[in-house]
Amino acid sequence: MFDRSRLHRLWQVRRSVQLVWKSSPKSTLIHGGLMLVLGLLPVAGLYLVKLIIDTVTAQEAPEWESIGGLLAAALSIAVLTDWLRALDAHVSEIQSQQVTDHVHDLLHKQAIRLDLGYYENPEFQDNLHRAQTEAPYRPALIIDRLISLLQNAVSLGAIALLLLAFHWELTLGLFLFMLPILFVRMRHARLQHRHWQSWTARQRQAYYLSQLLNFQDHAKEVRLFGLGNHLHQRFMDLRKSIRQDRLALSRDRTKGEALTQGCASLGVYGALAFLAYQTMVRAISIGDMVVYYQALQRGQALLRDLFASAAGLYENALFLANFYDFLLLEPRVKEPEVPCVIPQPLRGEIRFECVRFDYPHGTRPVLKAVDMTISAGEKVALVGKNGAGKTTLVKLLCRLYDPTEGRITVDGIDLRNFSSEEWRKQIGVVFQDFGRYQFTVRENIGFGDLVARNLPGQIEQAARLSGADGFIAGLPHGYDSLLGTLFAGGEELSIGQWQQIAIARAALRSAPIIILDEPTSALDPEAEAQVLERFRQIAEGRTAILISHRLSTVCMADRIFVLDDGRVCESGTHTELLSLNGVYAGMFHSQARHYRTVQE
Ligand SMILES: Nc1ncnc2c1ncn2[C@@H]1O[C@H](COP(=O)(O)OP(=O)(O)OP(=O)(O)O)[C@@H](O)[C@H]1O
Repeated sequence: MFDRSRLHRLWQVRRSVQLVWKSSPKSTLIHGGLMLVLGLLPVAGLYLVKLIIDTVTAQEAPEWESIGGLLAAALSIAVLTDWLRALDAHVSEIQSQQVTDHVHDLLHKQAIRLDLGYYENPEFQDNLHRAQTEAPYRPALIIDRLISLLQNAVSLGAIALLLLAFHWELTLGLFLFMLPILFVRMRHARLQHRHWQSWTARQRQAYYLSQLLNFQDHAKEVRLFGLGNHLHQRFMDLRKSIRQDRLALSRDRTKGEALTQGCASLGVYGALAFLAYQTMVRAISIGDMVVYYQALQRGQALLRDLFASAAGLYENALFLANFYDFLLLEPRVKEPEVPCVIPQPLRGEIRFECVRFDYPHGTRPVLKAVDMTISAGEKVALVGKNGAGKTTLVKLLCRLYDPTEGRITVDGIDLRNFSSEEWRKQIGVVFQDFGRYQFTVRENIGFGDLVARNLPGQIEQAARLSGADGFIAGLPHGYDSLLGTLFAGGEELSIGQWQQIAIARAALRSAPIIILDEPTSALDPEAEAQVLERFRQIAEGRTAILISHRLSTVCMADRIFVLDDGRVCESGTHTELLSLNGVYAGMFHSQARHYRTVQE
């Protein structure tokens, strides 16, 4: 029956060949050439052995000179084989390094292209893990298998000619005795791939547990709550279940191999018995017997290698399926065919029109119908309970997702009409979970704008705006101090100081829209007051959105939007919202009550 999936796997072999060829044409060519020569040399060696034996046994008193030349030729072939093998190992290393780098290049480019939604999906994470672990080395293996398939086929062809000329039934019989090996290996490749698919989730969990135990991020809590042994036990349980599966598979393979190899040995020794008989009845010479037997043995080894190459080819094609699937994924945030040019200067009027949003794997809408207009240059604050959807709203504005329904416009143009990359250049954001890059201070701030970072004084100016300049001056190498504890010589900062670096990063970008999501949550009151003072400065001439739970912080905004139940339920100035006596007033009074209680 026509099997589409097998055809698909053949297609993957072709893609792998193209991929390897593209990444390393020269070394692939040399590697292929060497493998072919290495495939032919053993046959030449074998033929010389036959000549030597025939010479030795044919003459009454053979002259040493008559076999000296043959011995020298056999020695040369053996030495040449060793040299070429060593050279081939080196070329193969070059090729595999080039392929690995090329695959990493493809993986990273695709990872950058895909949107955030994918990364929040466990199934995608499983596929990504499979692609990352298998793809860097499997395409080169496919080439290896293909070449050795070819090499073995050439050697085998030459030996088969020799054997077929002698006794074709014997040759066919030997082949049939070997055939089960191919079936067992193909079956094992299929089973291994199927099991591997089911291991991925457990492997990722085990890796995560290992990270919890080994990485700095959780080191405090793991010790404080005494989680070490508990997490370690969970890790060991997972490893045990994976190990048991692997061993079951290995047992299955061992049984199959034992049976099929036994069958193959039966074939070879049956053939030896036949050769011995033929020699005893003088149907063939002793030289013939030695050469045919050697040819049979070598033929058997070559056939075994040929089957191993075929099964390996099949296995690698199966394992690469995930990688090619990963490369075929299309971002869900679609780019317009002809993107609108972003108006320059962008005024920065933002409008949410009846925006509904459900996370791709969420169970309920996070935003139900958000209508909100932020005028150009306005400084607004967004408040609401935990989980009200404030950060989600910002993610939509940054086009990390597109709304499920409704639209978001800037200066009257739907965001979906812009190239998302160009659009994001118009926004400077500090998220709650901002990045803490284990690089220098200069790089940490410079990541905010890869062009502006090279202009003199820009990084220092951004640091002044965020208030980070004070502690940076106290660091041993100032702006060139390495941050974090991951690499030698790094300086660890407090969370609040990291937050100031993140604000400087956003300030460096001269974007017309600036968004600060909980920018002062980790700052001490003095630093918070300074940041807020500077917020107006940073936001000068830009549209600014500030998200905060500290209502003392948001009251300085031109307008406050209150999010509740997936909608904007109130908006106005601090005073207007207080007099409304609604959700905002309730939140404000409960915070004020808390401070009063603390004072008393
Ligand atoms: N990646 C995600 N997938 C599915 N649901 C999500 C995802 N991120 C957030 N949510 C859900 O969306 C809702 C809104 O989250 P969001 O982070 O926008 O709230 P928030 O108002 O910023 O909260 P907070 O004040 O605690 O920061 C939450 O109920 C959360 O569980």
